[in-house]
Amino acid sequence: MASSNESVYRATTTAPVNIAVIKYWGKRDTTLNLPTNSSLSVTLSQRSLRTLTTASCSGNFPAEDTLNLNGKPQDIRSSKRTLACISSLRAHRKALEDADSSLPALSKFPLRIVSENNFPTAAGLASSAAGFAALVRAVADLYQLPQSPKELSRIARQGSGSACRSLMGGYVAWRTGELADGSDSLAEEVAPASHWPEMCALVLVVSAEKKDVPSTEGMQTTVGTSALFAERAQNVVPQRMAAIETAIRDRNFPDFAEITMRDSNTFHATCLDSWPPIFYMNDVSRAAVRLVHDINRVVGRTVAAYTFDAGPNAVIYYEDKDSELVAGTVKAILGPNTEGWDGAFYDRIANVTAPGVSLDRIDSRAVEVLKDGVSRVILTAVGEGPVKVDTHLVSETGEIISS
Ligand SMILES: Nc1ncnc2c1ncn2[C@@H]1O[C@H](COP(=O)(O)OP(=O)(O)OP(=O)(O)O)[C@@H](O)[C@H]1O
Ligand SMILES: C[C@@](O)(CCOP(=O)(O)OP(=O)(O)O)CC(=O)O
Repeated sequence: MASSNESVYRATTTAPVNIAVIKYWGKRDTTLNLPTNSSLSVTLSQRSLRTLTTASCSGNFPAEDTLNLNGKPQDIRSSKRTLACISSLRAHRKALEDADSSLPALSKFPLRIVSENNFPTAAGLASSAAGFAALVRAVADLYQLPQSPKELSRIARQGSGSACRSLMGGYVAWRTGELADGSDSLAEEVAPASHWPEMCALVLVVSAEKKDVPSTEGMQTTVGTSALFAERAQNVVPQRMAAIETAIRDRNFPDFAEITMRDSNTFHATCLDSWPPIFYMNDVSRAAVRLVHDINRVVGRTVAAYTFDAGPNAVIYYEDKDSELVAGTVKAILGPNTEGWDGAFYDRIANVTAPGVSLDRIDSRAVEVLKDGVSRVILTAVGEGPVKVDTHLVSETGEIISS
């Protein structure tokens, strides 16, 4: 039998992306990565978008920790965020080993972490959220840490703020917290996916290119230069957090939708109010905004909500019962051959053959701009948090394998 030094220890997890409906934008402490306002997101199903990460360690591995992402070795030493996550996790493992000398000394072994995203990295599809959540979950599993997802969110937050919300499924809040050391700045589940499983999301992929202004840099420009920003953080967001939690509790889609759209608009207003101004939305994004307002107007109730992160891609939330009105109309505009309609959630729109809303009731310029500008759609829905799996990306003897 291999000694504990020679053995390769492994744990593998998948983790989801999340798309905020109340946006995190601005840090009150850049070192600890503490936000200026609370935020709330919907975790999206891993049947569509997911990160798969294996954390492994062995006394036989060469001395340094390594991270391989999508088949390429990453320069881990220059990534303060990755180092911060790893060192917190290792400290927790060391505490376990100090308390129980029969445990193998995994905290002393170099880590070999291998990860794959099944969607473009750094293209506004929240890869950093799924990526850091998967990294933290996989290493915590490898180290058999007893900490809850809420406690682990403190660590994932240091990788990327939005990552702390990807450690849980369903509807997740990240509370800004009050303490200077950030120990109360944690994510928590507001409601599980099963509470409101009818929530669907349609992502309109406008650009899969790397974005112009990374979130971290963009939010600091906003904090430093926008007069609107303080109003948003201090007055607007606290009220919206309370209101959207009530809407989620009551499964009140019209309220959920209006708050979501208004918060996306306020966030992008603070970007425009930054100096120099930051533009994440483009003409295609604005056409998606027009489309959603037109659908809601023609239907006579709020059936769809848009939201945009730090990039031009639109995410449209709607309830399953309104798939025909929302996804059906978008499908009629883009055509059935656009990449993505046949994905994991195809069954939800399989019977939709006609546009839910007649296209001549939609702004014709918006229809043209969307037709030309949307390259791919991702049909998805609210989903669960990280899942432990056995499809390791590192072999029993320590070699990297691709999935
Ligand atoms: N699977 C992963 N494992 C570890 N780190 C990852 C993983 N995927 C992404 N990252 C990290 O996240 C970075 C990308 O984050 P970035 O915020 O630029 O893009 P994004 O998350 O796709 O976009 P956005 O946050 O605007 O939605 C990568 O350069 C890498 O450092
Ligand atoms: C617009 C957002 O998507 C911003 C996400 O920012 P990040 O979590 O990517 O920022 P860092 O903490 O600097 O890594 C809104 C959100 O997800 O809440």
